[in-house]
Amino acid sequence: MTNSEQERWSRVKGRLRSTVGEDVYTSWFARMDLEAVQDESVHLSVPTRFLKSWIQAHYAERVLSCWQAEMPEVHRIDLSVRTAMRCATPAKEAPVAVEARRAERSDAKPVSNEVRTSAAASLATSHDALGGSPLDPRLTFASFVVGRANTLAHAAARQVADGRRGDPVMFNPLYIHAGVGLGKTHLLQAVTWAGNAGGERKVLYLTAEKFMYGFVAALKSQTALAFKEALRGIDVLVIDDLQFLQGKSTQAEFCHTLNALIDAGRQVVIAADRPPSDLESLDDRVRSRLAGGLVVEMATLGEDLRLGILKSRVAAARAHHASFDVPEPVLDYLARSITHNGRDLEGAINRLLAHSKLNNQPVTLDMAEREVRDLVRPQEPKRIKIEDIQRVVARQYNVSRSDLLSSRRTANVVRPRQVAMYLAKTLTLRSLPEIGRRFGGRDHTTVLHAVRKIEALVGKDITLNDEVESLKRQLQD
Ligand SMILES: Nc1ncnc2c1ncn2[C@@H]1O[C@H](COP(=O)(O)OP(=O)(O)OP(=O)(O)O)[C@@H](O)[C@H]1O
Repeated sequence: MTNSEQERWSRVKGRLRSTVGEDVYTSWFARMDLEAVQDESVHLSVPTRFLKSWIQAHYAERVLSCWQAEMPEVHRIDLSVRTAMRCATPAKEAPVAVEARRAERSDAKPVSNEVRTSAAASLATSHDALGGSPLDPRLTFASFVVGRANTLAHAAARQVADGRRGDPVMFNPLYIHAGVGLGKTHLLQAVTWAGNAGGERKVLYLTAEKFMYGFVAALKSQTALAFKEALRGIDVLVIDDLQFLQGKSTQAEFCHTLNALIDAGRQVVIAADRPPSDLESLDDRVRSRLAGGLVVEMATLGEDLRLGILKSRVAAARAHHASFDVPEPVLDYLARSITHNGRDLEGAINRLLAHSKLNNQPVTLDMAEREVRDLVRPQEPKRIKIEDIQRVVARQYNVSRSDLLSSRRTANVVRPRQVAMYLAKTLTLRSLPEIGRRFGGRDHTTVLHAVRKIEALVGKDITLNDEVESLKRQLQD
């Protein structure tokens, strides 16, 4: 892709982001990549079939018009699924999980490349036979870089992966949540590779989308019972991208499967882009079951971690391109400037590799600055959660969070509750009904009343205005 195409793509993404809003953009478009622009067509890709059909059904026109605003000659958007391309890569790279496990044993002997390749291939085949989603051989514990943002999630995942059949299950489900591109899929696939490597347990990795398709397909072919039994016959069920689980009957089935597995002492590992309490479309029972195990957040990647990931990417690239080198100052620059997510870091190294190979030039700081310009994004405003608002408001007014959610109507509780609802409306993208639900199941008209009331009061009441401003600062810092 040329620099001008990249810049144009960044502008199109900016347009999309402002047309659909931050939340919708993050849910549906953050993982959309530009593949090519040819004549009147733009080729985009997304990682799952589900995203593809959702975007086509709901946002096709908008994506097209954002492109047309930049390139009027574009008349067609082609959307493809990237997973297939990514996973079609033969398992050429070292299946490091197998290697790492063997190395941990004291009698381990060096493992040849062919042995490693065939071991990974056979693991992948048996995983496929269980009906699992495709696994990427690169996403193992050995290539996962641990830092402050993910220490706990990594330790919990490692514990699950190293467990043996019959071991007591320590936290169930293990629920990992993080923003886009912060390593959830990497960690979940690492658990699957490592868990299956011992050969003793069956670990099944499914995207929520695959779970839905599997269930719908089983219902259609009237083999739903067999599907449920197969699911319940595994030792560890790993479900990725749970926020995409849609539909009442699939959710009910998911809930049964979850209960059956947990009650039978089988481990469940889940990843999503938000905590269980924010999975608005799931019913309360599922949410509380999800929250009942260990919920771990992976924070945004710190600079050290970003540097570690970049170094590990360069080392992986050098295994195939021995002459490829990225000088320390360039790595430092990338780690400092590409702050957003792991996918952008990977993209940056791929670009430097492509550029230096195609032009036969060493990587320099100048070149890096040019190549990754569009990945260096201005710091985005912090995403504020309703729980944070409730916590900060409760602290400021010396009431408890449950007071805010309760039906108490004494003045010392009513005003803080209204302030909290007002902040929820102004600082988050949540709708009035959603806010109402999060404040003890109140009606949206109550929220609207609170918002209007505080809006009117801050114009007249200086003390209240100062309090609200101070709360905003605390939340935004
Ligand atoms: N700690 C890490 N160590 C090594 N690589 C990482 C780490 N965190 C993220 N990455 C890399 O960043 C990229 C994106 O990570 P991944 O796909 O796991 O993100 P995700 O959280 O599942 O994102 P999404 O919400 O889009 O599904 C991958 O190439 C992954 O290998």
